[in-house]
Formats: sequence, C-alpha cells, structure tokens
Amino acid sequence: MKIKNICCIGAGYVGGPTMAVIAQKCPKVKVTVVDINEKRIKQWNDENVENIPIYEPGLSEIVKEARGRNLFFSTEVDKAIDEADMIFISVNTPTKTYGIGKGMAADLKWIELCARQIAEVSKSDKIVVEKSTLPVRTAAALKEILDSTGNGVKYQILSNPEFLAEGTAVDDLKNPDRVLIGGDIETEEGKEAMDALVNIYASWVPREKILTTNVWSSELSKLTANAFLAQRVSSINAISELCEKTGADVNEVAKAVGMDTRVGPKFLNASVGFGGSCFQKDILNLVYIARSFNLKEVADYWEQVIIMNDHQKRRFAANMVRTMYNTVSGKKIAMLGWAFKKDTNDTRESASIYVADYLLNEQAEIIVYDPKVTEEQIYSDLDYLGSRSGDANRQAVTVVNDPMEACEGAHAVAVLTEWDEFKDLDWKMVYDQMLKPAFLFDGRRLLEPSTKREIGFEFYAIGN
Ligand SMILES: NC(=O)C1=CN([C@@H]2O[C@H](COP(=O)(O)OP(=O)(O)OC[C@H]3O[C@@H](n4cnc5c(N)ncnc54)[C@H](O)[C@@H]3O)[C@@H](O)[C@H]2O)C=CC1
Ligand SMILES: O=C(O)[C@H]1O[C@H](OP(=O)(O)OP(=O)(O)OC[C@H]2O[C@@H](n3ccc(=O)[nH]c3=O)[C@H](O)[C@@H]2O)[C@H](O)[C@@H](O)[C@@H]1O
Repeated sequence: MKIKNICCIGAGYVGGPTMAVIAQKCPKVKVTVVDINEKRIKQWNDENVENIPIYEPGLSEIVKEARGRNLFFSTEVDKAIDEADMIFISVNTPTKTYGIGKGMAADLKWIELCARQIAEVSKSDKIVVEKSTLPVRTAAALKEILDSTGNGVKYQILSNPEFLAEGTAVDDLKNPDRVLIGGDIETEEGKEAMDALVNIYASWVPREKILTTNVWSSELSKLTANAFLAQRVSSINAISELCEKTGADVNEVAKAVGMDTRVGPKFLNASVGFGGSCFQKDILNLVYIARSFNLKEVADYWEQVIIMNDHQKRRFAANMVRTMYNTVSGKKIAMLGWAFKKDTNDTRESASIYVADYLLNEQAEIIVYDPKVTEEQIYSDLDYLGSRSGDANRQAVTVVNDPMEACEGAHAVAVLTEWDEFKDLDWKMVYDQMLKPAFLFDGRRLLEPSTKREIGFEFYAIGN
C-alpha cells in the first residue's frame, strides 16, 4: 500500500518537526499537521519562518522548503482526517492532575478525543499511528473506540514512538539510531500497514535501522528507553554528591566509567537535575503501570530515579543558600538559563523553575536571562507552581535580555542551562560588576573552575 496523504494531529514539539522531516524526505506525500490551538497553527504558517513556534536548529529551513509544497499546517482537523490514509496522533500525554492516578498516570483524555474524532469523521479505511508516548496496551483501547462505530471503516493501529531529543530534533529525525514500528504482526492487514509506514521511513533511514515488533513491545520500549536514559543522569547525579564530600571530581569519574565500552560515554553529565516534558512523566507512568500490576519492587526501583532527581534540584538550591551565609533574603541572584537544556525554548519541568521557586521562598530577588525563553513563559512557569501570587512572582523576578545586565550588582550568579554563550561570557567583566564576595554556582559543569577562581569568584560546581 502506498501512502499519499498523511495527517498528524498535534503540531507540537514532536508533530511539527517529525512531519516537517517526513514532508522534506517524501515530497510526493501530502502531509497536513493539524491542531486545535489556533495561535500555534498561525505561528507555523507565519510568513517569516523564523517565527514558527518551536525553536530547533535547522527546522525553519526545512519548513521553508516544504511548506506550501507538500507540508501544510491547519486547524481543519476533520478535513485532514477525512482526506488521510495514515493518521499520526501526536498530542500531549501529560501526567494526570486529577482523579485516579493523579500525579502518576498519563492523562489520555486528548488521545481518546482524537480517537473519537477519527471514528466520527472517517469514511475510508485508515492506518492510525500512535506517535505520542503511551502506556503499554493503549492501542487496545484506541482500537475499541475506533471499531465501535459500526460503519464498516477498518483501522490498523501502529505504535511508532518518537525518540528525538529537543535541541537536536532535526538531526535525530534525519539520522535516527532506530525507528520503531509496532503493529499487528499476526495478520496480513497488520503487516501491510506496518510495511506502509516502513516504506515512508525507508525513504531516508537505512532498512536495518527500522525495527518492527508487536504493538505492546513498541509501546513499552519507549517508556523503557526514557527510564534508562533518565536513570543514567540520576546515577551520575547521585555520585556527584558523593564527589563533593570526598574530593573526587564527577567529570573525572564519569570519564573513567564511560570509557568502559559496556557503559559508554554518553548521558553521564552531572547536572542540577534533568528536566523536559517527558523523563519525569514517562517514569511516573512506568511506576504507575508497575504498581497497577502489583509489582512493588519494580515500581520502587524506577521511582528512585525521580526521587534522586528531585533531591538534586533541591540540594543545588539549598547549597546556594548555605554557601551565602545561610540567607539569600533580599539578595540579588542572577539565573543564567531557563530552558531545560540548551538549543530549545522548551521550559517544561526545567530545573530552573524549581531552583527559582526554592530561592523565592527564601526571599531572594531573581534576575533571569535566557536567550530563547520569553518573559511571559518564565512567569507562567512560576505561576503554574502556585507557590505565591502572580503579582508576587512579578515583583520578585525580573527577566532581562542581556546576561551582563542580569549579573550587574548581583550577589550570586547561577548557571542553570548549558547554553554555549555562557561559556564565552566575559567572566572578568561579570565579576567586576558583582557584589563581593561574588558567588558563582555552575549547575551544568559548563565553566572551567580554575580560571573562575583565579578571577576571584567563590566558585561552586556540581560534583566538584
Ligand atoms: N517533546 C519531546 O521531545 C517528545 C515528546 N514525545 C511525546 O509526544 C507527545 C507530544 O509531545 P509534544 O509534541 O511535546 O506535546 P505538545 O504539547 O508540544 O503538542 C501537542 C499538541 O497537540 C495538540 N492537541 C491536543 N489535543 C488535540 C486534539 N484533540 N486535536 C488537535 N490537536 C490537539 C495541542 O494543542 C498541542 O499543540 C507526548 O506524548 C510526548 O510524550 C515523544 C518524544 C519526544
Ligand atoms: O521522550 C522524549 O521526550 C525524549 O526525552 C529525551 O529527550 P529530551 O528530554 O528532549 O532531552 P535530553 O537530551 O534527553 O535531556 C533531558 C534532560 O536531561 C538532562 N541531562 C541529559 C544528559 C546528561 O548527561 N545529563 C543531564 O542532566 C538535560 O539537561 C535535560 O534537562 C530523550 O533523550 C529522547 O530520546 C526522548 O525522545
């Protein structure tokens, strides 16, 4: 079966970049990305491609090339569903904030809405692809909803989890380590649907990197992959605390450990704690699923990754307070970086939010600089925590457009996102503008310690 018309529901961090790359690599396939968020679609259609809603290196160039040719962004969800032979569901699946499973389970209400809408609108057979990260066995629920209309339309459900990381989305999509496609391997129709999706990816991904499995393995592999990655960060962060007590240096330990080819060097950077929309939510979901099968030890094992991460964020902030003579009340603290990692404007679950909240509870005055995050987003992140009123957040936090301005007159500077530009700041000039003693806290192991200490900083870095 040859796919001619793809619809993707959800024009977010995954739907947007993924479909842009499919459209670029398969110019004969029409790709329509739809969303109920009108503002987002308007931004995707902005005449100036630099204004698309998601910042990812290389993305605007692809959008420029494919948009209007075979890549379209629209709010007409029904129309796009109706016309498509393959529909990707790429909507948000955040942690539930209410009811059963609150704070742990994935909230599948947007997924279900999509399924109901597809069932209502479709007049011809469809391949429905789970692109969102979903609990294992969600495909069964989707199939039940889709098959319940009794109108004779046939659906094949595939699981095709996305492994891209933000900040490197375009590279990850163009050269993936693997593409995973789960489907009904026991029926001819199932195999045909899987082949159709394999053929899309095979336009640019070597066949041996396209893995096909049963649906449940595919769904569970995604949660497992994120759990393993996050576990590495929590593991090295646990060691970073021990390093600080013993005189070992976490970078040296990580290098020594990572040179063992069985361990490997990647994902061993100690930090102020992992953030991002997925690690925490996906591990909580895994823990929830394990608990729901009464697998207590399995659940507790993975939950520890989150417990360690929360500890790391709190410990970093608490150490700032302790180092600054046990009080930051009324002190000006410059925070460099708000995004959860460099090269993205995404702030979801960023460690910066929690560090700022902790310091605000200690009555600090905070000045934030981030090259890609807007003032509106920073206030909205703090307001969302609900620790204090919106007015109080706006009174205690100032957002500026220049790192030097942030540091001027500050008691302390904290580096919280590893943006390259922070490495090259004129640190001597920063020092000269600060109150003395000038404290510098590196939550990312971005800065070279000895030169900072030579300048005169009281320098503290994770795991050093
Ligand atoms: N952000 C990331 O780097 C990655 C995310 N994922 C997974 O992909 C999924 C999507 O994540 P993001 O793209 O980050 O989320 P997002 O929040 O950026 O985008 C989701 C979009 O879906 C839209 N939407 C929700 N319900 C809709 C409906 N019924 N009809 C039309 N549009 C609807 C929302 O308006 C939103 O724009 C999640 O399950 C996530 O776990 C997977 C890999 C990487
Ligand atoms: O499912 C998802 O959403 C995605 O989650 C992560 O991607 P992402 O969260 O975009 O970014 P990562 O590079 O994994 O970083 C996550 C967090 O861990 C932190 N981190 C990462 C690596 C490291 O060594 N140390 C460390 O502290 C980062 O700074 C960041 O806050 C995974 O890497 C992707 O494979 C996955 O598709």
